Amino acid sequence: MTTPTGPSPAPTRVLVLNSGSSSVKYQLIDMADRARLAAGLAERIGEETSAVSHQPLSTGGEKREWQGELADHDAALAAIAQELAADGLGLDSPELAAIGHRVVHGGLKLTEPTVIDDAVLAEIERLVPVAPLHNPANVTGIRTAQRLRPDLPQVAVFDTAFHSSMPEHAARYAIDVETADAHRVRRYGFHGTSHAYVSRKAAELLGRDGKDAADINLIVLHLGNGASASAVRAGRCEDTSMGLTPLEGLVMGTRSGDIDPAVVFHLGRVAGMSADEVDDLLNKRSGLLGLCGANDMREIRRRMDAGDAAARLAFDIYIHRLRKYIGAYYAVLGRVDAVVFTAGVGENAAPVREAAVAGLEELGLAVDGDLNAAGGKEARLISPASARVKVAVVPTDEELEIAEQSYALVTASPGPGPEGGAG
Ligand SMILES: Nc1ncnc2c1ncn2[C@@H]1O[C@H](COP(=O)(O)OP(=O)(O)O)[C@@H](O)[C@H]1O
Ligand SMILES: CC(=O)OP(=O)(O)O
Ligand SMILES: [Mg+2]
Repeated sequence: MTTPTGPSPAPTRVLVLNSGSSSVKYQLIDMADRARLAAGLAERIGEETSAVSHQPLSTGGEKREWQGELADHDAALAAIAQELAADGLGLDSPELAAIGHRVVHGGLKLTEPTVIDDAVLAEIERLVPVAPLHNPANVTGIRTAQRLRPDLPQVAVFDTAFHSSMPEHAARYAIDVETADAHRVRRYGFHGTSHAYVSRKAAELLGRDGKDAADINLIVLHLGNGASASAVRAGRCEDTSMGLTPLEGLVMGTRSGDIDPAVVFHLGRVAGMSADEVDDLLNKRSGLLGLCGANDMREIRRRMDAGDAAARLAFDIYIHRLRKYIGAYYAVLGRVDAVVFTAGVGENAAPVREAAVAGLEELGLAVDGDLNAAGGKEARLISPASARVKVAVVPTDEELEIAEQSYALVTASPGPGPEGGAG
C-alpha cells in the first residue's frame, strides 16, 4: 500500500528574536492565523543567575521557569530551542518559514526588512559604535540562529526604518555639513517598529470615531526601558526624539536623553574621564537610575509613596522632559488628533500619563481619571468624550510586527532563501 503524498504545505511559522545586551525575548507565531504558539524571555545572560521563562501558548500549558547560568547568547538560544522543542515546536521544525530579528540600527542603507546575507551582517556590525547597547547583541543573535538553521531565511527588521521618512530639517544636526556627511552623523531614530505599529493601531481606534486615517496626526510616546517620542503625520514620521544613537531625547531607565554636548568635554577636561567612560555614564548610569538608584518605574512609584525625595525628583525630571516633547511635537504637527502612550511604562503607569498632560486643557488635552486608572490589554481612549485631542493607550507588539514583515518578505521572494531576497 502506498500513502498518498501531496506537496507538503508551505511553512507559515516565524520565530522572532529580540536580542538585548543581556536578554533575548522571543515569540513563535503562526502567520496562517497569527496564533502565538510560544513566547518567552531569557534574561541576565552572562551572569550566574540567568533565567528563562517560557509560555507554551499553543498547548495552554503552565508557564515554565528555569534558573541557572547562561554563559552567552549561544547558550541562551540553545535553552530557548530546548524549551520550544519540549512543546514539539523545535527549531528543526519544517513548519518554520523564517527567523525574524529585531535589529536596532540599520543606518542609511538598511531601511527595509532584509534577508540577512554576509554583506548585511557586516553592515549591522559596522554600525555597532552607534548602537553600542543593542547591535552587538543583535549580531550575536543572528549568528547563533544562522548556526542552528543555516537553511532558513533570517530576516532583519530595523528600529530605524520607520524614521527614514523624516524630512531633512528634522534629521540633520546643525553642524558642519561636510563633517556630518563624511561620518554619516545625522538623526536616525529608534523604536520605529513600535512607532509604526502603534500609529496604525491608533489610527484604527480613532477611525472608529469617523476619522480619516490619511489625515490623522499623532504624538506617539514609547516609554519602556528605552524611551522615545515621535510626531506622525498620516502614518509617516516627521520627527522623533532619538538621534544618531538611542541616547538622545527623553529621560530613560539608565540613559540621560538630551544633554548639552559640552557636558562631555567638561567631564573629559575637568574630571579626566575618557570618551568611553562618559559613554558608559550617559548610557548605563544615568536616567532614572542615575537620579535615584532605580530604573523601574514601579519601584520609583513605591519609593515616592514612601516619601523618598530622590525618587520624586527623578519622576519630576522624567515628566518635565516628556511634556517638553509633547509641546514640541504639537508645534511640529500644528494639529494633533491624539497623544498615544505605549510600552512598559506608557501602557501601565497611569500616574505618568496623568502627569504628562496635566494642565494642558488649553491645548485640548486631558485624561479622564477613571478611564486612565482602568487597566486593560486592548487599545483604548483615556480622554474625556468631549476632548478635542484624544489621549490613548495602545499596547505595542514589536514581535508581531517583525513577524508580519519577515513573513511578507520571505513569501514575496521568488525562492525563499538568501539568494532570493532583497539586499
Ligand atoms: N505596572 C507598571 N507600572 C509602572 N511601570 C511599569 C509597569 N510594568 C512595567 N513597567 C515599566 O516598564 C519598563 C519595561 O518596559 P518595556 O517596554 O518592557 O521595556 P524594554 O522593552 O525596553 O525592556 C520597566 O522598566 C518598568 O519600569
Ligand atoms: C532602541 C532602544 O532604546 O531599545 P530598547 O528600549 O529596547 O533599549
Ligand atoms: Mg522594548
